[in-house]
Amino acid sequence: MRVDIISIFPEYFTPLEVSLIGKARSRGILDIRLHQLRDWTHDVHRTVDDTPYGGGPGMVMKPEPWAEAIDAVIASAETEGALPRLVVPTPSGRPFTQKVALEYAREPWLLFAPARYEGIDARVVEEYRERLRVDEVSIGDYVLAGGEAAVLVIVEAVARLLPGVLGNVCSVADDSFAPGAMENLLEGPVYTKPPVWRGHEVPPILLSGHHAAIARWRRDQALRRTVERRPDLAARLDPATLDRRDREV
Ligand SMILES: Nc1cc(-c2ccc3ccn(Cc4ccc(CN5CCCCC5)cc4)c3c2)n[nH]1
Repeated sequence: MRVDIISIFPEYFTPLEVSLIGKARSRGILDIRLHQLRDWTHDVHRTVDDTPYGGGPGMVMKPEPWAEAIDAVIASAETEGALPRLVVPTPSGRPFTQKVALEYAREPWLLFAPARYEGIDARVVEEYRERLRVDEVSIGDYVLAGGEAAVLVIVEAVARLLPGVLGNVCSVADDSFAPGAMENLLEGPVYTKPPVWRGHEVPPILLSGHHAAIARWRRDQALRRTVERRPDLAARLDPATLDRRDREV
């Protein structure tokens, strides 16, 4: 997968050089390219923002530098044999969920446009919707200072789904929110050695070796946690699943 990121803070993406993603890049699974938006300005101050039409707080990012930067990146579409999916983080976007992460993990090329200030002139998205699949996505109902942190979140959530990135593939299938058995269920508690730590014992079932009973216990813990912490997800569960939890107490 090729990933291009255009930003006025390319140094924000240094974390993508370490750990799982760093390894995936060195193994050629991920090809991440960073671009400084200001390289597509033509004034001495390398200006990327201006005052908002209609008034209001803050500044808005000018359309010209973004369009020149995006055009430069997609110019290599010939060699890529396809155009990228343009992902624009914004508080007003569609929710970025595990389902969207799985969608993105199937894409050969993602182009991220993390903005700053109050966002990008809306005509940029308007312009590229004619040529690219454009997604305006939100990573949560809170307001960041810019889109860079959202890109780090999205790239990490997507990269771990790529074959060969995580050592143990089945752990992806057991993720919270992963389609199938765990969909709409939170992770339960996890434990490792020592068996007793500061007087806290590991639940004996986990040391029993009874794998079917352990699987049932884990699912019950996940159900309990989901009902307690995420009633919105619990509401989507099959009533039979919820009912089973009570019976197995
Ligand atoms: N999930 C999530 C993604 C983001 C995100 C993503 C990208 C950018 C780029 C800039 N910001 C900061 C920002 C954005 C919007 C406002 C609201 N403002 C009201 C007046 C009219 C204009 C808009 C304020 C500041 C960003 C924030 N935050 N949270």
